[in-house]
Amino acid sequence: MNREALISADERLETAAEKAGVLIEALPWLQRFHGATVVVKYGGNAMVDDRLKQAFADDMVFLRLAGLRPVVVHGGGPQISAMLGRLGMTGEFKGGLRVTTPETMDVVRMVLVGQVSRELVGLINAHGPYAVGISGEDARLFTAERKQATVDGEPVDIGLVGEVAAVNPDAVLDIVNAGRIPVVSTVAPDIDGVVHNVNADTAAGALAAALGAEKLVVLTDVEGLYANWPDRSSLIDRLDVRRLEQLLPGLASGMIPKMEACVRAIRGGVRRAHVIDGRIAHSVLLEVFTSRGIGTMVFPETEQP
Ligand SMILES: Nc1ncnc2c1ncn2[C@@H]1O[C@H](COP(=O)(O)OP(=O)(O)O)[C@@H](O)[C@H]1O
Ligand SMILES: CC(=O)N[C@@H](CCC(=O)OP(=O)(O)O)C(=O)O
Repeated sequence: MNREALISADERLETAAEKAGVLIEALPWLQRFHGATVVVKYGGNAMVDDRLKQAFADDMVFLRLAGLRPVVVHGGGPQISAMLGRLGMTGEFKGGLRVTTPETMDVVRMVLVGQVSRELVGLINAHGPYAVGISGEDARLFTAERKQATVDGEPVDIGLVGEVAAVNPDAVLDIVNAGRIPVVSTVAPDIDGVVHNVNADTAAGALAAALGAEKLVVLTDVEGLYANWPDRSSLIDRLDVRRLEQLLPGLASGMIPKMEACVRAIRGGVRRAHVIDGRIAHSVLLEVFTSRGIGTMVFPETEQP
């Protein structure tokens, strides 16, 4: 064999060894998470292009076929803002939450249930009959309670915005137990049937706790939680829930509901909550199936991972 043929044979072996290495690294995680419920929150800011959205959908099917039980909770803040703009309506956020008038609520519901959910369901179902869309209004999944925002320590009225007062996860479990992937939109009626806009992070945290999930994974458009935002050298790799609670009052904008959701999930019995960069294709697989993981991991204060 000439020298070039030998080099390319060596290179082929190296590439094959690398690929096998990646697969075998997943083995302990496949074993550990077999049958585990993983709630994945897909934020609107991480739905930036079609390639990323398809990669996300592929990951959900991969999780399901690898023996996990994925539950998707989707956001859509930028998509709602775009539609409000197209309709000539303005939007405003206070304390990381959208000020929601009854007119805004119509648009929120239309975009989340009628647009974002439909698109994700379609992308997942390109692989087979897996995804089923469901909203907080279906089978009493969520009951909302009107929520106020906190701005400079003061409570502020922000309209039809809901906190999750109760979760009835039965309908989600029906879908999961049938081997399918629920795709949850976060609009929810209050006890009188008035529909509220629930932040998707908030809903994901509450649902993860109600399902007794193994993990909550929140995809966003930054690498994770920064101790001194926007100082990019201050990324927090891991922290326990008590330290996170101490950091909460100092957090800004969209990170508030995200980290509150992680606290709620961990306090509610979820083993791990992760905030990861949804701009990286297949970031969920990297988080679940590699030893290093990515992003910021929150764990119970009683444990050292
Ligand atoms: N401490 C922090 N660490 C990371 N991001 C932060 C922090 N404080 C505020 N942010 C902001 O929060 C944003 C993520 O929240 P949000 O825009 O609501 O995203 P999503 O649509 O994924 O829910 C980041 O893009 C960043 O601008
Ligand atoms: C009350 C509130 O703020 N609701 C959010 C619901 C969508 C959401 O949470 O979307 P992201 O995850 O993409 O931010 C909103 O109206 O934008």
